Amino acid sequence: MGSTITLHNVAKTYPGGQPALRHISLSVAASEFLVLLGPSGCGKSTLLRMIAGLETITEGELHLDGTLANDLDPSERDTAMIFQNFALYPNMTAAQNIGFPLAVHKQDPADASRHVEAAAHALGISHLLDRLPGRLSGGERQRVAMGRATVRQPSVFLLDEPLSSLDARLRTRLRLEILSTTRKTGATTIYVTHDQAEAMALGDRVAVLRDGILQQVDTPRSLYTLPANAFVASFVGIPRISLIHGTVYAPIDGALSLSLGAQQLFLPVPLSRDHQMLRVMQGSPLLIGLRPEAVRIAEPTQATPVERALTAIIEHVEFQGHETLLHLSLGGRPADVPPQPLHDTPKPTRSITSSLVHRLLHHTSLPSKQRITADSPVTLPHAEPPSTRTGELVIRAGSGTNHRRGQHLPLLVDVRNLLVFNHQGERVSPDPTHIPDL
Ligand SMILES: Nc1ncnc2c1ncn2[C@@H]1O[C@H](COP(=O)(O)OP(=O)(O)OP(=O)(O)O)[C@@H](O)[C@H]1O
Repeated sequence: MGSTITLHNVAKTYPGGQPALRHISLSVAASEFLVLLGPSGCGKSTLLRMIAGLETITEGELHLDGTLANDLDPSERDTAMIFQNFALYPNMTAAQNIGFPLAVHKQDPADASRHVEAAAHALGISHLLDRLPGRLSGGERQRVAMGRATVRQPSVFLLDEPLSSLDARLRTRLRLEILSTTRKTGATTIYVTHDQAEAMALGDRVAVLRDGILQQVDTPRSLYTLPANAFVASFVGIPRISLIHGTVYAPIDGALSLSLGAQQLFLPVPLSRDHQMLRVMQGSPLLIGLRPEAVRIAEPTQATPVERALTAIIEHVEFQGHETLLHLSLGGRPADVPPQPLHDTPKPTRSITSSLVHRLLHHTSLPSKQRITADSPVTLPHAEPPSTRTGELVIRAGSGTNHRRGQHLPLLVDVRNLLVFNHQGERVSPDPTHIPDL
């Protein structure tokens, strides 16, 4: 059975450096498979090495099975770590490498050799036991490293990008082997990767890190459908979510709409609870997130009650074999993921009175003849200038389709699948991560 791992407000600053990790609080259940996901340099390996005891903890507490472990020696933690380069001893055979942890713990040689053979058998490398690492392929070396990690049946497996040096096909196969090996032993596993597809395929839950700050810990499905912020939304999912600058228009006597620059999406009435929440974002700059599956190519006459029509121009056609990706221009502005707001910095808040004044000003600032209604095209105040970048929306088309650059396309957007973020990148719809001001 695996150990529980709990981090309370853990931070790490290397001597003379910037903080590598800030205020990490995280609980990993016994036997859970947790993936740490994030771009290079975000602190994944540092966190893993602190759990293994290979790096000191600057601040906060680490508990293994409920026991404070900050100052425990690595050998007292019952963890096994697998590194990116496998770190095998080059002068030892595969059998000696696998048996090394048993030799260190002075296990009886006959017992040790039985355990080595059992581990090798489980990993399908019994025929390689006499070979030196230099005469093994990358995949075989990875299996020897797994054998060395599993032979003592540790309570915790810590894997630091164990497959990143292998080719794509081998990676896909070995990640399933890793999953089945860790499941069989029941060990709690923390697996570091910067590959979102690997994270989604493996993790019971995935913890996303950015610049040393934990963004979200959730199941792969929740990360995809309810990302806490624009960074998580754009890190998870292929092709990447399209983020477009937008604004809410909520005239008192008209339909609520989202402007995407030159075009608008009127939200269906009666408004859903999530769309009602958008009313308070009136006038604020927003990022509208569209995943490819929220959009289909079809004429406005085919729209269901939850779909709204847009028109697009094809900027680029990307043939992928099983599908084609279309890069489209809607006449809006593509948005970048906003920079990391530091949670140490207090968030500026608006008082209720100033929020009311702000909203009233915005409601009354539209001259009545410019008020937006569902059926009349309008000129929007402060419309964003059109983008000069290549297409702000990426959607999928079947592999057999024959689309060309410059072609006009009718689109239907399922407005239930819109993801809306505020200018700091926090999700405001659906299900806001914070209740908006007011
Ligand atoms: N020994 C060290 N001394 C000083 N700074 C370090 C040390 N190790 C890592 N860092 C810094 O800490 C930060 C986090 O590094 P870390 O290796 O944990 O990131 P990572 O997410 O694992 O990156 P990668 O995916 O590239 O391995 C980086 O800014 C890195 O430069």
